Amino acid sequence: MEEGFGLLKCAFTNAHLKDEQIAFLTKQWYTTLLARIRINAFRVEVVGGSFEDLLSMAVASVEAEAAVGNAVYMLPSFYNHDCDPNTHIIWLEDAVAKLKALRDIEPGEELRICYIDASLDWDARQSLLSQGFGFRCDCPRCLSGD
Ligand SMILES: C[S@@+](CC[C@H](N)C(=O)[O-])C[C@H]1O[C@@H](n2cnc3c(N)ncnc32)[C@H](O)[C@@H]1O
Repeated sequence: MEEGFGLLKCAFTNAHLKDEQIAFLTKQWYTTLLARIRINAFRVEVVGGSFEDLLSMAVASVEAEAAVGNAVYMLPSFYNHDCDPNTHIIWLEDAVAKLKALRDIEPGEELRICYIDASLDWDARQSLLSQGFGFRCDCPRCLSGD
C-alpha cells in the first residue's frame, strides 16, 4: 500500500500540479480507492477460441493460467452476486467482457453473476463473501439455507 501510494504521489508531483489540486491525495483516499477497485474489479481471464460449455472453458482457463489482469467495467461491475447465478462473464479473444446466460431468463429478471466458487457450502460462501467483498449474501439459495 505504502509503495503504491508513494508512486502515485510522485506521479502527481512530477506533473507540476498545485498543492490544492492534489489535496484529495491522502492515504485515506487511496485506501478507499483500493477497496472500491477490489470489490468491483474482475479478474480478466482470456482463454481464446470458443468453448461449447462453461466446464471446458474453465478447464482451459486454469490450464492456460489465463489471468491477464484486473479491470473495472462500467456495466458489469453493477452485477450483483448470486450463489445460483443466471449468467456468467467470459472473455474469449480479448478483454471485452461477454455475458453468457446459464439458463432461460425471464423479461425483467435481474442478471446476476457468481463472485466466488458456487460449489462451496453455505458457511464457506458466507465467509468468503463477507471477508472478500464485505457483505452477507441474501440470494435465494443462501436464504433457503443451502
Ligand atoms: C459489485 S457491487 C454490485 C453492484 C451494487 N449492488 C451497486 O448497486 O452498485 C457489489 C456490492 O453489491 C452488494 N451485493 C451484491 N450481491 C449481493 C448479494 N447477493 N447479497 C447482498 N448484497 C449483495 C454488496 O453490497 C456488494 O458489496
